[in-house]
Amino acid sequence: MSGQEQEFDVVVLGAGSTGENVADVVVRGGLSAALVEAELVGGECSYWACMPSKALLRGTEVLTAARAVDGARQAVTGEQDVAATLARRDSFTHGWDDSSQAEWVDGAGIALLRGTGRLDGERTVVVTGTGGTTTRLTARHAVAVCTGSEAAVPPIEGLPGIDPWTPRDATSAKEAPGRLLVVGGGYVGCEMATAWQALGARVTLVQRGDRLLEEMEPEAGDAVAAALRDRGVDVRLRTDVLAARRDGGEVVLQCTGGELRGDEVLVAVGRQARTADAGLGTVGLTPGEYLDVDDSLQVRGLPWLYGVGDVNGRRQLTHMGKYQARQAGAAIVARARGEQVSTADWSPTAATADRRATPSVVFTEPQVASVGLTRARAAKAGVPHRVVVYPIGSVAGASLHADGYTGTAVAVVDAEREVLLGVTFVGPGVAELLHAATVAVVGEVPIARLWHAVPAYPTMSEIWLRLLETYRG
Ligand SMILES: Cc1cc2nc3c(=O)[nH]c(=O)nc-3n(C[C@H](O)[C@H](O)[C@H](O)COP(=O)(O)OP(=O)(O)OC[C@H]3O[C@@H](n4cnc5c(N)ncnc54)[C@H](O)[C@@H]3O)c2cc1C
Ligand SMILES: NC(=O)c1ccc[n+]([C@@H]2O[C@H](COP(=O)([O-])OP(=O)(O)OC[C@H]3O[C@@H](n4cnc5c(N)ncnc54)[C@H](O)[C@@H]3O)[C@@H](O)[C@H]2O)c1
Repeated sequence: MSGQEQEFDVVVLGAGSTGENVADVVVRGGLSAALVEAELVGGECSYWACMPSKALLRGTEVLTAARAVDGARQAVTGEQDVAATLARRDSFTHGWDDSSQAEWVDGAGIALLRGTGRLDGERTVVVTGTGGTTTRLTARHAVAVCTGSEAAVPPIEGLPGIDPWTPRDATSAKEAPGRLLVVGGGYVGCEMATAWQALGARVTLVQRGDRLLEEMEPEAGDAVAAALRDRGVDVRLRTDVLAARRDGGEVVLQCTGGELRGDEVLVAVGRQARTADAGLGTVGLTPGEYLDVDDSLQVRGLPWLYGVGDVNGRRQLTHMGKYQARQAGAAIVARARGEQVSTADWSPTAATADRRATPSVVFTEPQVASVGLTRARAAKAGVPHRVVVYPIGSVAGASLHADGYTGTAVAVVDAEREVLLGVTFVGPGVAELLHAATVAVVGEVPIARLWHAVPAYPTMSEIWLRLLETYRG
């Protein structure tokens, strides 16, 4: 046991994509920073989430795209190589070795401390390293908690006892299970059902609600459910899992509507804050809860403490955690210099896009790319709005992209201000259409001006013109 003490301007707890960026921004702003990590530098996104899941999906996407173009289709004579797909996935996780990311941290002038960090009163973090060594860190200006989230465990009788797959298992598995049961029809459930069905598993997807991807426009969940069924996935909507057990080598889910049997079960029903063991109790907060923060990511009532990324529950996406890191980092630097920090919408120290313009892509086949408000959210917020829907397949660029292209664009327009509140694209290859929509929503570009943003012919972006024409009527 050693009892080292060190002082930094800023202490960042958790070196996921969010924590790395908070530390980088404050160091670039002239402050010193310590970054504390209990597992792998890079966090969920690099090793168990975005990167491995998208690597698993990419080969299937390429094959689907080739098979959708006559002339190319004839060249696709074999099946997807599962071993090569898994090996490519492993190359993206560097075999779950974080040395290259640790090198980046070092090169960025950030002090990396390996171990579990826990708050221990105001501006203090105690790091317990392997072997029980402890280091007490004091932060002159701020502590940023960036400890992320972990899979939520639903209260299903018998579930903990059957050792279900978490999203971590689904993204790092070394082989396809014969039969995979997936509980939860959100981002993870839909993406992993797509991936593992393509890699040889027979997948059953169980969703409690009426639709998959229920927070999105209904066109999204309906299209993804239809495509999954086409690929052989057994999609069960309005189905509750009542109990789980193992029967020999099989997992058995007792559901409304009958029993399901499989070789593995993936539970993907959302996330919970990773704050149970971060010392929250020592500063008057409740362990296990999300951190309640303002738009500068400052924890309400504790001006020296910030909660950034998944841990605040605002938006659980890598790019939004990194955006929050930029805004929070700027706020920390400004406050350290004694400057006033604005949390007004769109200021350099406010994470306004969390509320107004969050982009996301679900990498299923078809893809779902969305930003801003859905029609349901606009209605809930009481914003007078008009909804414009257009089939993407009618656009020349889409018909060239894939034979028989099927997709839908949905735009939600503020009926009084005539600016876009939100846009959703559903269809193959729509991910790259999204940033134009994000710029239009964030910039609050008037519809009258959007007419001057002329899409090149023949690209899928011509969908913009069709949406404008439909809006004009
Ligand atoms: C299967 C899956 C796929 C996803 N795909 C996408 C995608 O394609 N695109 C996208 O934008 N988002 C995706 N996400 C969401 C994305 O992974 C998260 O939003 C992102 O990883 C959050 O980053 P973070 O840094 O806030 O948290 P994390 O990545 O969870 O990092 C937190 C870090 O803190 C460390 N830590 C925790 N407690 C302590 C402690 N007490 N002391 C020291 N260290 C600690 C952890 O070990 C971890 O490294 C996906 C999520 C899942 C589950
Ligand atoms: N491509 C991406 O950007 C991407 C990919 C994966 C995950 N993520 C992030 O990770 C988060 C977590 O993903 P997730 O899929 O775990 O959560 P989610 O919130 O997206 O979806 C969970 C789904 O599970 C359903 N559900 C809840 N309890 C259930 C039960 N007992 N039985 C059956 N269904 C049940 C819910 O109705 C919901 O549809 C996402 O919200 C997203 O922020 C992003």
